[in-house]
Amino acid sequence: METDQADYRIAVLGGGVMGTNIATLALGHGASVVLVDLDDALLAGARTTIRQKLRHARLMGALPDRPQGELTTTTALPDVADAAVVIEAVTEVPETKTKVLAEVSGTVRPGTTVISNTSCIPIDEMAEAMARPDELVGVHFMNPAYLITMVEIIRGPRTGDRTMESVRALLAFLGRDGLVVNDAPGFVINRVLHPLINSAARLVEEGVASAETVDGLLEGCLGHATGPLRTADLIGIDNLVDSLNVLYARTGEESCRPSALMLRKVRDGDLGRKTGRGFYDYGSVIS
Ligand SMILES: NC(=O)c1ccc[n+]([C@@H]2O[C@H](COP(=O)([O-])OP(=O)(O)OC[C@H]3O[C@@H](n4cnc5c(N)ncnc54)[C@H](O)[C@@H]3O)[C@@H](O)[C@H]2O)c1
Repeated sequence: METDQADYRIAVLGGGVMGTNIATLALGHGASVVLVDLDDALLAGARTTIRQKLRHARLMGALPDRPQGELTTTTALPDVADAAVVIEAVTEVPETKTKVLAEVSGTVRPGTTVISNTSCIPIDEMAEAMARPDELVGVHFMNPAYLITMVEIIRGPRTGDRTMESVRALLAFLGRDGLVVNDAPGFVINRVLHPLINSAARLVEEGVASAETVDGLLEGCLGHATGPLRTADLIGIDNLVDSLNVLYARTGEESCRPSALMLRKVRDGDLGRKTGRGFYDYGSVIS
């Protein structure tokens, strides 16, 4: 794949927490980005968030000394037709993802790499929806994608060699390192992290300790940079519940059944930083 920034065009589907993270990373490395979401209000919000995240990334010295890429926003999926790479970051609901991926696959040129940033859905399950299943690969960008340089790469059983090469070229362009894992529900990171967060929420629910104490112990004793419940607020508790539902449906493991406390927080709209309150109170929305 050609990685000349002048004509590196990346499509990002979904302008939420991760879509804006990934768009920031790509724009900050000089790629042009076409960002797709469902309506103009969501896209206007995403533009503001990306501006803030670009400022944050620059302040943290996380971007190279290159001209920033150009951002285009659209509600029309066919606008991704000439992208070199498509990165899907829509809601973690299998039916939503397969519908979007089927449409993308019918829109882009054959040979275009399609990346899913899914947290937990097996790549091969979604490859079923693709016109060319070998073009789908998982890249699990971390949050925030512009600060954390490591990513988890998921090679599905049908992911092609050419697709793997194009992912490596993309990650090199974006200054990311990747480790490749096999396909499975939740892969490595979230098969470990999500049950941990779920168990932490259950401890709070059972009154064993407050969120601050659970996080304080995992940070202070186990060296976690951010405790599990602060991490839950960063991720978004709605996304966590969706991801746990995907894991529970595919593994049957009790540790993956979303805790009553997290379900209650989703019902009450306390989704974490994105709504200003989750396990912690932030006073205002933090993007
Ligand atoms: N939040 C995290 O920390 C994190 C980290 C790694 C991976 N992920 C994964 O990234 C993906 C996105 O998660 P998120 O946290 O950004 O979710 P989010 O809810 O913040 O954003 C999802 C966005 O997708 C949009 N969307 C839904 N259907 C769409 C469609 N058909 N076409 C275009 N846009 C559509 C929504 O309007 C929304 O803006 C999920 O698969 C999630 O599991 C999340």
